[in-house]
Amino acid sequence: MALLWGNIGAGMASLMFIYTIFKDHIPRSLSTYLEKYAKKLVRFFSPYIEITFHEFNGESYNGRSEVFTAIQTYLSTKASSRASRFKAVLMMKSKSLMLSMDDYEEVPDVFNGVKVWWVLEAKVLQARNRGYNQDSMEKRYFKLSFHKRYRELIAGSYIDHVMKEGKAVTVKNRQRKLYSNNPCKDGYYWKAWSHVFFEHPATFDTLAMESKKKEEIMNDLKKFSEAKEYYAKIGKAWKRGYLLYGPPGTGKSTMIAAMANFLNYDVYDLELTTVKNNRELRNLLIETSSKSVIVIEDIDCSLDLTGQPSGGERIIVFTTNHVEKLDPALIRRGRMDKHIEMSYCGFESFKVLAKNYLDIDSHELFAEVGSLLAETNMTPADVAENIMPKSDEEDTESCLKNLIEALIEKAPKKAEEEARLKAEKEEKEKKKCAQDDTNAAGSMKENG
Ligand SMILES: Nc1ncnc2c1ncn2[C@@H]1O[C@H](COP(=O)(O)OP(=O)(O)OP(=O)(O)O)[C@@H](O)[C@H]1O
Ligand SMILES: [Mg+2]
Repeated sequence: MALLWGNIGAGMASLMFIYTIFKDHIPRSLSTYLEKYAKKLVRFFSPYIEITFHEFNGESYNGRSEVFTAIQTYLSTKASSRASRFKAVLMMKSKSLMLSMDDYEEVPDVFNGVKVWWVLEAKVLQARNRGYNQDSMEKRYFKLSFHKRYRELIAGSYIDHVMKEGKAVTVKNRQRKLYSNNPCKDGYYWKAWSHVFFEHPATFDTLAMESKKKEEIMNDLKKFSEAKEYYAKIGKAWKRGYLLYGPPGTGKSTMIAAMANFLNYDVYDLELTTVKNNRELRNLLIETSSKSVIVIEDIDCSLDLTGQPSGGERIIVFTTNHVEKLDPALIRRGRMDKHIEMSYCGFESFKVLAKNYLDIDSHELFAEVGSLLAETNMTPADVAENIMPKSDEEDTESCLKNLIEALIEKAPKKAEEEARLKAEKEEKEKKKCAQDDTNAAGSMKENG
């Protein structure tokens, strides 16, 4: 079969060669006719199939095909490693540069062991003569070639795969937004949310927290983001509520930024003090988009926060400094699926901060810092503030010494705080015992 195709190929090549030599001597109408039929002939004998995807087909509001865009994005991830000529394309929505294959550059791809080839081609169409303007127009398209044998695999799963991957890369590269509920005007209409670009550097790597706890949260988020089918199956809205609680400066807001960066979600910062009633709250939630983290900081209000935002893929994060004061109905699991305590800085968290701020993994003063942290309640925010170099003269050692000094100064306060808490607890128990005694005496009287 290969030999036969080889012979046909060689024959066709010879014909094309002869045709090229005599092309100039053949009348134009005849040459167009010959070219058309020669192409048909090649296609008839070729064991390969070609599919084209045009750039403009009127499919979207600006006429640009979404399929073409997804293919282009998908191929940009392949082209960087395989094609030798690139073209840098500025992605308008993400403001980032994307390397894309140059025109007529062939990019091979392999799917389930099957090889396919992509090439970006262009047809130049002569524009109609408009008097002063006689520009020609270029129509670009991607051409996908593969062996006939794999028609079903390619038309079925491969194209689907390209679309999915392409769209996922677009989501990853997009410029994310931080929304706040300050109404703003968009043309004639008022929009409930206004936004700025979301650019927060926090990641789980730089978050000061025990690694085991971090890992657990990351796994939880990942599982959520991949659970579309699961939520559909159980008939629940694809959302998950987190409650972050702990004293000021323990990293609740930092954690929210790390979560959004980890998932590549937008952030909606919902300021409840300006929301008048439940109806307004519902409307705000309805207008949030998918793939977002809705943040409600310092919850201590009477609004109904248990409503379900419409659609899917939303994380709702509540924060509070006083978990003990929250209405139990609000924090019931199911509404806030996961409770995360953000605590004072321990040694493991300190090591993350030392890496972030001083770029060190170890130091001879670490042992002293560790034992002082064990007996002192200092927030990661305060630890960060103390180890941050304040001038060019301050070296690593002096930064760590600043922290040690601050810890020594704070240490008695922890002892005082603990003594106060212990006294409060004892007082409560005493009162409870006294109350029990009174109740017991009362019921004896009634019975007797
Ligand atoms: N766990 C942490 N990991 C890394 N940096 C932290 C952490 N906690 C605090 N910080 C640092 O301290 C600053 C303040 O922390 P953050 O705003 O996240 O605290 P918070 O718990 O949200 O406080 P509040 O209750 O006052 O809102 C942050 O900008 C960050 O630099
Ligand atoms: Mg905060």
